[in-house]
Formats: sequence, C-alpha cells, structure tokens
Amino acid sequence: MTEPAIHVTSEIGPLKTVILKRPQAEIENITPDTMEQLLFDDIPYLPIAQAEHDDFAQVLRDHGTKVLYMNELAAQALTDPQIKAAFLRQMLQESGFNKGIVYEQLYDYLLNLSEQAMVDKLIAGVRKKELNMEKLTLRDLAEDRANPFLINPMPNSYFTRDPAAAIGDGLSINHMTFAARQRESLFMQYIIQYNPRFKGQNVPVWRDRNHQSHIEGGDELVLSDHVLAIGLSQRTTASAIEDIAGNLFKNSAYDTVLAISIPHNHAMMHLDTVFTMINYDQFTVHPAILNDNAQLDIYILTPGVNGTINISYRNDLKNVLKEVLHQSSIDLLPTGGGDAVVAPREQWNDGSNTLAIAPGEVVTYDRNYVSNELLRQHGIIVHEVRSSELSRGRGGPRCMSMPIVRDDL
Ligand SMILES: NC(=[NH2+])NCCC[C@H](N)C(=O)O
Repeated sequence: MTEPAIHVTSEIGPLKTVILKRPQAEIENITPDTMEQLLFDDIPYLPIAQAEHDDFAQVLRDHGTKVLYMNELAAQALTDPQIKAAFLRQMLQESGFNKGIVYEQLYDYLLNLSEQAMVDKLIAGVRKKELNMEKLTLRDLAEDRANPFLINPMPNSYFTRDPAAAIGDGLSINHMTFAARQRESLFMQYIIQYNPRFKGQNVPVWRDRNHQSHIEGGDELVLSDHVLAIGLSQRTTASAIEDIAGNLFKNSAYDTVLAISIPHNHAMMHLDTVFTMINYDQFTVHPAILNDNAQLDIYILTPGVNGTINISYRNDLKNVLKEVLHQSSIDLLPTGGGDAVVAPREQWNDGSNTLAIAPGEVVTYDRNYVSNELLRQHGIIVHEVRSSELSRGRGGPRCMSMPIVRDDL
C-alpha cells in the first residue's frame, strides 16, 4: 500500500514519516549582534548540534519512522528550471531584493548553483563579500553597513514544526510572526506544489501563507480526527485561529477547535512549549500556564449555522479534555514535577516539548531528567536524546519535527 501524502489524525498515532532539517551553515552565521533578532539565546556549536540532531533522527528511524529532510525535499521540487527561477525570485523578493544591481548579482550567483546548493545557500545566508561587487547601493553602503549579510541566515529552519503543520489530510502553510522566520514557509509551499512526492496529490491547504494574521505549527496540536487545540500565543492570533477553524469546519472532518490562551513571551512562545499530548489520556503541562485553581482560558470553537462559528468559554482544562476526547480521566504531568525551580528550568530547555512516536512513547531531551523521570513513573516509554547544543535554539523534539504521516489510532 502506498503511503498517503499527508495524514495526521492525532499527536500520538505511530509516527510513520517526518520532515526534519539538519542544522548546517546557518547556525554558524549567528552572531551576538543578531542572536536576539534571530530568536536564539546563544550560538550552538555546530558539530555537536549536528551530532545531536543525527542522534535524534536515528532514534526515530530505529522506531520505524521514515525521515525526510526539508532542504532535500525543497531541492527535489526545483528541478524544473522555470520553477527554480520563480522560487528564487520570490525568495529574493521576500529577502528584500526585487530589482537593481544587487538583485541581479544575487540572482545570477544563486541561479548558477545546483538546486541543492541554492536551497542550502539561501538557508545559510549570503555574505556581501561572496559577491565581489564593484558597486554597492546606498542601502548596502550606508543604511545596512554593519550587516555582513545581504541575505540573512535562517537558523530556525531546524524547527520544522512551525512553518507548516499537517492536519488530517491537509496542511496549514503558515504566515509566521517574526521576519527572522517568515521566509521559511516558502519552502513548504514549493514542496507541496512541486516535489514529486506531493505533486498532483491535491493536498488541501487549510490556510496558506498569504495572510496578515499569523499562526505557527508549534501552536497547532492535533488531538484527534476531529479535535484540534491551537495556542492563542505570542505567535498565533485569534483571527488566524478563527480563519483556519472556519475552513476546517467547512472542508474537513474537524468540528472542534480548543483555542488555549497562554502567556505571550519567548520562553512559552508556542502551546507545544507548555502542553503536549503523550497518550490517549496523558499530557505534559507547564504549571505556569495554570492559575492557582489549575485553570486557564479556553475558547471552544464549533460550527454554527450558515458557516458561522460558535464560541463557548471554559477554564477547566481537565474536564474539557475529558469531554472532547471521551476519556474517563485525564493525567496532567507537570513539567519538572511542578517544583518552583525545576519546572521553569526544565521548561526553558523544552522539558514539556515531547514528540510522541506512539501512544505512551515519546522522544525528549536528556537534560530534563526530572520531567523524564516523572513521565516514566506514569508509565510512559521515554527515549532521551542529547541536547546540549540543540536546546540553545529554544526548541525540543516536537519543534524539531514535522510529522506528515501517522497511523490512525
Ligand atoms: N514549536 C516550537 N516550540 N518551536 C520553537 C521555535 C524556536 C525558535 N527559536 C523560535 O523562536 O521561533
């Protein structure tokens, strides 16, 4: 039986195929001056980051998951010279160049590379000194003088979770929040249209990247074949949630969206940094998202009459999950055991950001040993991966993976 192009009806169904991106030269193009703008808190040491990432990929393969690499899929989508050129023009435009001498030089330089080299170069970034330009524009001479790059690197591309998300048999291809990441979703748009694996498969796009309001995959959790949870967060706006919900209600089996409000800050940028599903009835939760009564704001969206959306308010997470997932009880596992020091420390290093590869079986970072131990005490099988460098980008195993095929439950 051939595998479907996209099929994800839960967060926990046996993981069949996943898209990753191995960290490459883009990581070495982070400097202390650009770190914050690039959404990093430190500069990872690349050889170790790569070894850790290879280790992560191998754990997935060892458990029956096929690993595809985003940059390779992108290169395979660009074998037609016209498509390659169109992609490059759009990428240059989104990088701030659409005409003039620098645009032309960049265009020639990049188009002459192989598809793979061009994709990798765009992700890595292009330095001014690479072009040997005799003439610079006023912008490059004066305004942008301190920046050694013409095209900024995309070091967050190893967090494949965020630019796009698989929901049911379709995708959301995301308009992302910060300039540092907005170009990343263009790769997925071309992959879905032109990569031989997806081309002609009519993969529905529930929401594309041509929007003003933003949404990111770290906020999009597929709880079942008809229920989603979407974080109302620093990265995902209420109007984007309503927009994708409306389209899913009309065109898919999804009939319930839980919009879960979380603090708007860097440590908790996405819902999956504070809440992930690990089994039919078990979830990780960072205690800081709950108030003293273990409550938080949840807005339940369901289809109304004539394409409208009904919204009801709740604040009892456990009961809501019990109801929508038809479970008799729900086990919420606090990050770091809920300890006042361990919980924020381990959450900072993505202790809640688990990737389920089957019900009750997850991949996590080794450094979050208190959270990992708690998961084991609650019967979860935990595969730990090394995390000293990868964690410096503020993302864990769930952020570093984009599942595209899972078995149904
Ligand atoms: N799904 C996630 N939690 N992704 C984490 C992404 C981290 C990345 N540095 C960013 O700020 O965008």
